[in-house]
Amino acid sequence: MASPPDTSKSIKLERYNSYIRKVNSTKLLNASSKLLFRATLLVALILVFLFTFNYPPLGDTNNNHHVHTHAHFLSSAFGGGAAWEKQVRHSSTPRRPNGMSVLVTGAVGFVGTHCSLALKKRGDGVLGLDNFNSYYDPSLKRARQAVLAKHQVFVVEGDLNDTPLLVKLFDVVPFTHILHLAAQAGVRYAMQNPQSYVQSNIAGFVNLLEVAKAANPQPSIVWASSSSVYGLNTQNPFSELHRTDQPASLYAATKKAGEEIAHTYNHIYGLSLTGLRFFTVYGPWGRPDMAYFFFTKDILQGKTIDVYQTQDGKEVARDFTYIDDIVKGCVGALDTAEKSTGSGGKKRGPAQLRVYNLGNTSPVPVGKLVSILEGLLNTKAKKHVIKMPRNGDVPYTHANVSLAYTDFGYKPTTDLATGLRKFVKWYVSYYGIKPRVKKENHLDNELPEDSA
Ligand SMILES: O=C(O)[C@H]1O[C@H](OP(=O)(O)OP(=O)(O)OC[C@H]2O[C@@H](n3ccc(=O)[nH]c3=O)[C@H](O)[C@@H]2O)[C@H](O)[C@@H](O)[C@H]1O
Repeated sequence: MASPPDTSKSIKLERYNSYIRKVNSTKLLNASSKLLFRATLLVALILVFLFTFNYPPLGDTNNNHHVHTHAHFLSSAFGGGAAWEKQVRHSSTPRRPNGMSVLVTGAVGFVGTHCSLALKKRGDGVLGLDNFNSYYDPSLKRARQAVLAKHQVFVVEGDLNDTPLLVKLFDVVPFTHILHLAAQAGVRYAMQNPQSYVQSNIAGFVNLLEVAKAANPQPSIVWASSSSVYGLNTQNPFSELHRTDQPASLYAATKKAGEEIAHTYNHIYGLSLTGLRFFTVYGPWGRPDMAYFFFTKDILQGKTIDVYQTQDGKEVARDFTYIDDIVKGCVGALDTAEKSTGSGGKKRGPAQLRVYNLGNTSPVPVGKLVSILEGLLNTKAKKHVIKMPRNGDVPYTHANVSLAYTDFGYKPTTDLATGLRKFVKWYVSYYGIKPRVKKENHLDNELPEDSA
């Protein structure tokens, strides 16, 4: 027969266990209250730090220049405050009946400056946002800011990834539109600083869309995609119907990702979104990292320039598009953008989703670009013709713009020679260069080009 279980032993064991549990839970309680205390202390310290140093931004589109951007940010922008809010409101208020109130991101960028001026001049309200990063000479951005200030366009210094700042701007102003041009640009630089593309073109864009979808009213959004999304596409001229799933650079991939992200926000939240695929935009106040700009500089300084050709020895060509044509395209897209349909972060109905090519419809070989510059500068270039490095470049771009023409009358009117002449006129005036310019170019008889 089996003996009955020894309950006295098991009762003792149970008591012992419960004693141990108690001790442990007291220890745990002590440990967790210590942890809680430490965490609270840490949070308090962080808060003291933030308030003492007045609100550093959360993000910066250029990893290499945190200190630089923060310094600018601290010195001016989001102190909040009544005076700051007044400037923000004043700048964003339209001066014509039914005018728009547009938040322009990347406002002191090349396209951003020209578009901001064009909108302001016709009576729309324009507020700029820019982080003034040092991807290229920030003094050029400062000079553009001065032109904007002259025309009563206020530029807030801040980053796309700074959620509280964006929320604050939408609290102060019921923007009807966003013209989103802030981005990490440049095809070849993506191999040097890949993270900056992810931070601006993907994380920054998503952050902006998050704030826009939650805003009441939701704004309509027009934003800059890129011809580079066509990547390895071989069909010509490039149409919006062609495939764009073979990007040749990380830059292109982030712009294509932007188009897909736009689809999602349109689908879920009813945001009205229009992506514009810009084709190699050039002109006065342009970007110093682009070939036409640094070719001009190098030719004038007697330096050798690299002129690319394809692996099989053919010339590379671009559908260079003049800035004034691009501005007309941006304004046309804004004017035909339908309202977003959501409110309070909820979709109320289907909303507009569009993508357009904005190009010149006339590709020009880089060799021809150089010879036009040689003529305008009256200087022979020292050319070093080399095979295009395998760094994200594509050999050829050519836009079909019939969709933009049908929907908002987009029709480029400036050929490369005419546009470059205007660029060179601005360049020599801006940099104070005494040009060895032929009389027949009449460059020296004209007023400096100070705005669009
Ligand atoms: O349409 C776009 O979406 C993109 O346009 C622009 O890219 P790209 O068309 O590549 O312009 P850009 O660098 O000026 O090179 C021009 C030509 O010069 C050739 N090139 C370049 C450098 C050099 O040293 N030599 C040379 O021959 C080069 O092979 C090319 O054929 C914008 O920068 C980009 O931000 C994006 O907006």
